[in-house]
Amino acid sequence: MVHNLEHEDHFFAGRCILVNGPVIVGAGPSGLAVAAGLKQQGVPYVILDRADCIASLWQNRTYDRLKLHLPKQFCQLPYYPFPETFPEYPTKHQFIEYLESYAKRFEIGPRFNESVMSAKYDKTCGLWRIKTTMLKCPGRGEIEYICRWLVVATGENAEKVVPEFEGLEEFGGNVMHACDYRSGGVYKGKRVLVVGCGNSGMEVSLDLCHHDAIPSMVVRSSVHVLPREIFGRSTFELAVSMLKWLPIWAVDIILLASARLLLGNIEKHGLKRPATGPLQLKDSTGKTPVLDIGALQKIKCGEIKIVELVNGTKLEIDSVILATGYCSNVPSWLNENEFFTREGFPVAPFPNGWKGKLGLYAAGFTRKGLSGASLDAMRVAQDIGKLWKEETKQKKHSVAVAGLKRYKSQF
Ligand SMILES: Cc1cc2nc3c(=O)[nH]c(=O)nc-3n(C[C@H](O)[C@H](O)[C@H](O)COP(=O)(O)OP(=O)(O)OC[C@H]3O[C@@H](n4cnc5c(N)ncnc54)[C@H](O)[C@@H]3O)c2cc1C
Ligand SMILES: NC(=O)C1=CN([C@@H]2O[C@H](COP(=O)(O)OP(=O)(O)OC[C@H]3O[C@@H](n4cnc5c(N)ncnc54)[C@H](OP(=O)(O)O)[C@@H]3O)[C@@H](O)[C@H]2O)C=CC1
Ligand SMILES: O=C(O)C(=O)Cc1c[nH]c2ccccc12
Repeated sequence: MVHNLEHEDHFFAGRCILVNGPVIVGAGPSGLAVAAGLKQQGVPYVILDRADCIASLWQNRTYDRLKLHLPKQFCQLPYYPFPETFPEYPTKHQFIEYLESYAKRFEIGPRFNESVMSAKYDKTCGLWRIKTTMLKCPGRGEIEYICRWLVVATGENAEKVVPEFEGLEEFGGNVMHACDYRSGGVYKGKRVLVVGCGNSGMEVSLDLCHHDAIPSMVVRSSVHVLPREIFGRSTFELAVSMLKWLPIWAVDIILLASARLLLGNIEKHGLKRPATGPLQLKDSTGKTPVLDIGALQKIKCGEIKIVELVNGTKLEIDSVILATGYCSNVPSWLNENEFFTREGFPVAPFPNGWKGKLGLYAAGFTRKGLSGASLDAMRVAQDIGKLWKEETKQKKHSVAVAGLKRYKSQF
């Protein structure tokens, strides 16, 4: 029984909420951009996040010194540009400030502390059923949302990857994932093993150097390191311009030649390059090339040591930081096996991975950073807006027809 009409856009029925529009899961940049697009079209929605704030990846799971590593024009969300005063590479605090004002500007009010535990399409009623649990009171605060459209915006970095290592249990020191690292201040004079050499591993190692710690970085396989800028222009921006004229493999050759010229032979320092070029590798596997902001110099002068872990290696270390990456969590809660892979990414490659069947959508799984997320979000919001208007008009029409019939039957 519907006994409490809390808001004109969604009806409460006990612990069950009927949403007249989509439910968006995730209030990071992707979810916020979808919400803004819907707001502009007057489409009601509910946006849920397990955290207690917007953009929790940026607010709760990144280190202090982080800056965007792509130039600002590739990182802003749709409909609302960065302030002109922002530098070329905004700091994480500036980015968060921007996202907060974005949410305010489009009046986005997420329902926080609600973790989506399951979502499935109910064929009998043709609607999605999304169950959440209130993280602050697990077990007691369970809610079910029912809606026509479901937007998955939980991101490519939803969960940390924590590998198991032999000997880690006996290790008496501190072990943490890079998402819990804030600053190297507490590691002064300590020997720190950084596992992983992606952008996180490189930047954490560099931050450790800045705080007079002694970092060693584990390289398991291979990595592309590119300068962040080539002759004063952003490498990423150059690559985007070149891709308008040249095939991706040719752009990769140019990038690698420039990297060789500016950075020298990185293999000399123990950093093997993958056989596939940096952009092709990013597209096919999602592995992001390192855009160097100074770690390479520290590797060259030995302040960051490169180590290869082979069986039997013994290392004297005080702490371990696992910069071992992230994964999607979609398979853990979405009951669906057509649109998403087992790794939790849309099956269809970019730019076709935003729309599934039966009202299912995804934003932010393009492996193209924030600019890919923005593109997805605009497409999702426009498509849902169109459908929502058609269906609401239809409903209004059928209400009108029913009214007319009632009117006629009086005579
Ligand atoms: C350290 C770091 C730096 C980066 N820098 C850049 C950069 O400079 N430029 C760039 O273009 N990209 C960058 N990226 C890529 C990054 O993916 C995007 O910046 C961006 O955060 C993606 O937004 P999103 O909304 O898709 O995902 P997220 O920001 O991860 O947001 C997803 C949200 O979903 C919520 N959520 C997850 N699971 C559930 C659930 N089951 N129930 C409810 N809520 C849930 C999370 O709490 C989170 O708030 C960076 C990534 C990292 C990790
Ligand atoms: N300034 C910025 O804007 C920053 C951006 N980022 C972005 O965040 C995203 C995540 O980056 P990041 O956290 O670096 O993750 P990545 O997935 O890019 O890198 C993970 C690293 O950990 C290694 N690894 C994983 N498992 C193991 C294991 N069991 N043993 C040894 N090594 C292992 C990987 O090696 P292998 O290659 O062999 O699998 C790889 O070197 C990226 O998109 C990145 O660009 C991150 C930091 C800063
Ligand atoms: O920083 C990230 O994680 C990104 O995904 C940004 C990004 C998208 N495409 C790229 C290609 C080369 C370097 C960074 C990126």
